[in-house]
Formats: sequence, C-alpha cells, structure tokens
Amino acid sequence: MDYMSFSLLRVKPLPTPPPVPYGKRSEDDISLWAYTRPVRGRWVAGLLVALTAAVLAISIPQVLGWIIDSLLTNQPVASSVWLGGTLVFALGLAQAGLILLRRQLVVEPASTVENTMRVDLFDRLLRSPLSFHDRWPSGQLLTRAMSDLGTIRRWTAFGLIQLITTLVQVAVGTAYMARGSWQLALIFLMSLPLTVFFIWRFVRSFRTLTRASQEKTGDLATTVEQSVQGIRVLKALGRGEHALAGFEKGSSELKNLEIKRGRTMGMVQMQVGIISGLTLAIALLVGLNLVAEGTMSVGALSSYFATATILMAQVERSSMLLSMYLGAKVSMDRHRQVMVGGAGEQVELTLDADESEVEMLSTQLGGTSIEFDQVHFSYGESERPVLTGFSLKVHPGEIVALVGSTGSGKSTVLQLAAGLYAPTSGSLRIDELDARRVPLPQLRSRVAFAFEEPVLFSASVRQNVLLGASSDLTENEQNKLLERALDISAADFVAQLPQGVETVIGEEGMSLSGGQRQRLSLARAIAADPGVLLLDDPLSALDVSTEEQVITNFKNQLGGTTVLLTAHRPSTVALADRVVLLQEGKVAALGTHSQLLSRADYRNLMAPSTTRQGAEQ
Ligand SMILES: Nc1ncnc2c1ncn2[C@@H]1O[C@H](COP(=O)(O)OP(=O)(O)OP(=O)(O)O)[C@@H](O)[C@H]1O
Repeated sequence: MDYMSFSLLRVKPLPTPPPVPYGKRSEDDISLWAYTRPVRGRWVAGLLVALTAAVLAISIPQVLGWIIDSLLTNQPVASSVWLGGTLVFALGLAQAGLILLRRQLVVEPASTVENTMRVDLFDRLLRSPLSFHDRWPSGQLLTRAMSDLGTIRRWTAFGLIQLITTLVQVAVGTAYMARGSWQLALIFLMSLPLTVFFIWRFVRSFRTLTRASQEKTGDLATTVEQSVQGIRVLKALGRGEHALAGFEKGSSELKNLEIKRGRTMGMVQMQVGIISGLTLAIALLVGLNLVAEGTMSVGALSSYFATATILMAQVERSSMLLSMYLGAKVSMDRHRQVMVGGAGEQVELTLDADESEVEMLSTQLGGTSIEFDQVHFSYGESERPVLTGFSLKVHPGEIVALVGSTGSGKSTVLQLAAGLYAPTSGSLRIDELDARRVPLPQLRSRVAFAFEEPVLFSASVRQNVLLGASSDLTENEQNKLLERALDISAADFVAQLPQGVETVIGEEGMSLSGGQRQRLSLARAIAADPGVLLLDDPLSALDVSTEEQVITNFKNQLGGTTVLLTAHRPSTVALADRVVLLQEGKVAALGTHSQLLSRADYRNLMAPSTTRQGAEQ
C-alpha cells in the first residue's frame, strides 16, 4: 500500500518562491538562512516532530527498566508484562508515525530550497556578462548547479535535523541516566569531551579534503564536457589516448582524495567507538558494584545500558553528520562564489542607472543607428587594450563592413554593439541614446547577432530559427517570418531535410555541414527582425555562388535593416555601402570598397583572396 495514502499524514505541497529580483540581491540574500526563509515554518514543524520521535525513542529503555524491576519485585507479573509490552509497542508505533511525518514535512522545504537555489543560479548564468563566462569553467558551474545543491538539500532535510535531535537526545538521555544513578551519568558525561576533541580534529582535516574533492569534481566535469564537445577534434587528431591519460590522472587524484576522506572518517569513527566501548566497560564495572551494594536496581542498570547504547550510536554518527555539514558549507561557499560577482564585476550594463533616468528605445521598426564614440576596451584589467579610441557612426539602413587583420578587434566591436560587453571608456549610442541608459533586454531586442561559429540547439529547424522571434506572433506570422528568413539566407537545403522545417537537428547542429549551420544561424538573426544585424563573418563557410546569392538577397530584401558585419572575403566586403579598416584599435580608413582599394594596406589585406579568386576564374 502506498504510504502516502495515509491522509492524516499527507502534507500539502509548497509553492516554489519566485527568484529574488535580479540586481536587487544583496550578499545577505545568498545564504542558507535567507533561502530557507519562505519554508522555515514547515521545516521547524518537521524538527519538532523529529524531536518528539527522538524523545520517545530514548524513553523506551525507561519502560524496559520499569518492567524488569516489576518482574523482580512482588507485583503481579502478567499485568506488568502486558502493560509494559503495550507501552513499548505504542511508543514504537508513535515513533514510526512521527518519522514518516517528519520526512514529509522536511523533504519538501529542503527540495524547495534546492530548487530555488538552482533556478537562481541558472538565472545568474543567463544574465551574467560574457566576462563572467570567460572566467568560469563550465564544469565548475555544472557541479555547482547539480551535485553541490544536492549536498545542501541532504543537509537541510536530514543532517541538520539529525544533529539537533542528537543533542537533545543526549541531554534527555543523560537526565534519565542521572535519575537511575548520578555516578553512571557522570561516567557517560566524562567521555564526551574526549569525543568532542577527536571530532574537532576530524572536522579540521575533513574540511580541506571536502573542498579539494568538490573542486576536483568540477574540474573533471569540465574535462568531460569539453572532450565531448571537441570529440571530432580529438578523434581527427588521434588525441583520444592523450585525453584519456589526462582524465585518468585527474580522476585518480579524485579517487585518492575520496580514499583519504574515507580513511579520515573511518579513523574518527574508530576513535569514538573505542571511547564508547571503554565508557560502557567502566560503567558496567561501576554499575554492577552499585547493584551489588543495593544502591541501584537491576532495571535501572538495564535501562542505563539501553540508553547509553542508543546515545553512543548517535554520538558515533555525529562525525558523519558533521561531514555532511562540511560538504554543505563548502557547497554554500561555492554557490556564493558564483552568485556574488568579483570586485568591479559589471553584472548588467544598466545596473547602476537610476531607474527614473532609464531611457527607452523607440519600438519603431526599421533600421537603427549605432554610434561608437571614442570607445576604449580591454577584456580584463590586465589584458592588452583591443580598442583604443574607436569611433564610427552607422546610419539606419546602412550596410557597413569591418575589415582588419586577424585579432584586430572586429568581433569585439560587434560584441560591444550587442551589449555582450561594455566599453571600458567612451560611449555607444543606439538610436542616439546612450546604451548604458537603455535596459539591456530592450537593447538586445533591437540587435541580432550571427556568429562565425554558429551555435544551434538540439531542436527543430523551426525552433532554432524562430528562437529570437517575438512570442506574440500568430502561427501564420511565424510561418511567414520563417520562410523569409530561410529565403534571405539561401537555406534552401531545409526543404530537402526529412521533415523540412520540423526536422530536429542533432546536438549543436552537428548533423549539418558548416555552411548549412551558418545559414541557419544567419536565418535566426534575420528572423529576430532586428533594427541592427550584427554578422561576424557569417558567409565564411559558403561556396562562392551561395555567397553571391545571399548577398543579393541582403541588398534586395532586408528592407532598411542596419547591418554591421565583419568579413575577410572581398566579395562579401564589396556588398557594403561603406567599409571600415580597423588598425591598432581604431578606424584607420573609411570609404567604399573601391575607394579603399587605393590604399596599399587595404589592398594587401584583400589581395590574397582576390588573387585566389582571380586564379579560380
Ligand atoms: N573573451 C576574450 N578574452 C580575452 N581576450 C579576448 C577575448 N576575445 C578576444 N580576445 C582578444 O582580443 C583581440 C581581438 O579579438 P577579436 O576576436 O575581436 O579579433 P578579430 O579581428 O575579430 O579576429 P578574427 O579576424 O581572427 O576573427 C585578440 O587579441 C583576442 O585574443
């Protein structure tokens, strides 16, 4: 029978509280205390139930003692046995019911806390600037989102409650013992400082091992993730053995850490076990003497041993509970590391803006202007500056190409325009508004980006292409948008896919060719219907005739959308109304492709492929 069907013991599920509004979160909000706030009432109820169960459990030996004493005195035997047996059974039954109720009461608050923290963390990952992701290895984030939060849940649902009940049981149990014999209670109490000393020593070394083990788990997760993502490269270069050797080394380090943790735990359990055994042996000697002298009854001695055995087992388990506490504490610290940005971290471009001063972009459709004014930028304080006074105005509906040698900062300019990074100094204006005063979601809704390395999701072509499209569109409008985007990006291969636009493409689109993926990524940017299209070398994987077709479509069908693109091929550059030559972090020349061809440095930059193209023709 499903135990949940005990309607008396069934507890109504709790709603998950909404995440703390982003940007309003203080460091104090990122603590277990704060996360448990909405569920604390139910958790405390669970604790009270657990305490009652624990007190009942520790009371059973008292009844046993009383039965034994009754048997040894002149009272009627049968009635004592029946009464005592019934009492023990009733106490056991009540205890079992309370344990079930406690589980129901505390598992949900603990899971709710885990869920809230996980959603918060994911929210943070999505909203954090790219500089955050540049810094954090993916595996570390993965283990923080999954296993670390599981550790916190187990501590909240079980460990913490168990530790508190152990303390209360020791206090109540000692009082029961003292009622039977203060000497024996004293012997038990005297064993505690030594036990605490060994446990304290254990905690100190176990904490370091726990932290190291959790960090190592994160590193290994990163290795697995990167190897799976780069499996083609590893196979093509025959580096499987090498990758395996590296992984084995890391994995063995984790194994050694786990063995050390196990040994440390085993050592403390042995030490506490020896103390318990010694205490019971001394207590037995003293206890038998007291019984022989007649100052203690046999029942009281029996109940002392039953109580002491329960308490000793609980005390021995406390090292395991403390290890849980340490795991949860390290996990909480690791969670906080991710949630609280490092000094000077810029979480949102508009975070510091006074809300009353925040400006709104017009929702008018069509081309958006974009202007860089003396923009300086470096990826980090210690990094070399990439842009050193970059100024450029792109007018609505204009197509501007950025060219420059590899690493000159072309992609960086596009990423700044998309609000993925913020200028270190200088300003960026979108439709004449300072981008710092425009809410980021608004800014991003006006721009769409197609990356050179197209990232596709394991979903249908339709879902991939319409990812950035407004969710208010009707199905008919969505279909039109999808058709137009696929048409402009010359993605006619979609019609040949088994289920057309409904075909689910494999993980990261790996089932498609590089050129096919690039065209879907381009179609996705177009389908977002932006004011500005930011295209980072989006046609590099296309053959010459498909490239020409896409360029013609751009010219004829984009309808006033501003385009800022980077390109290496002259054929793509020639599409632009104006071309910007980027050198040493700033604009070195600006003009049409044919105007710039009068410059030797521009010709040199374009020459190799022009020559190659000529040879091909
Ligand atoms: N996330 C990053 N963190 C630190 N440095 C970066 C980062 N991304 C790029 N860089 C550095 O910034 C400089 C400019 O890079 P960027 O990608 O903008 O050049 P690019 O002109 O687009 O190059 P390419 O033509 O090869 O695509 C390079 O020196 C690069 O190493």
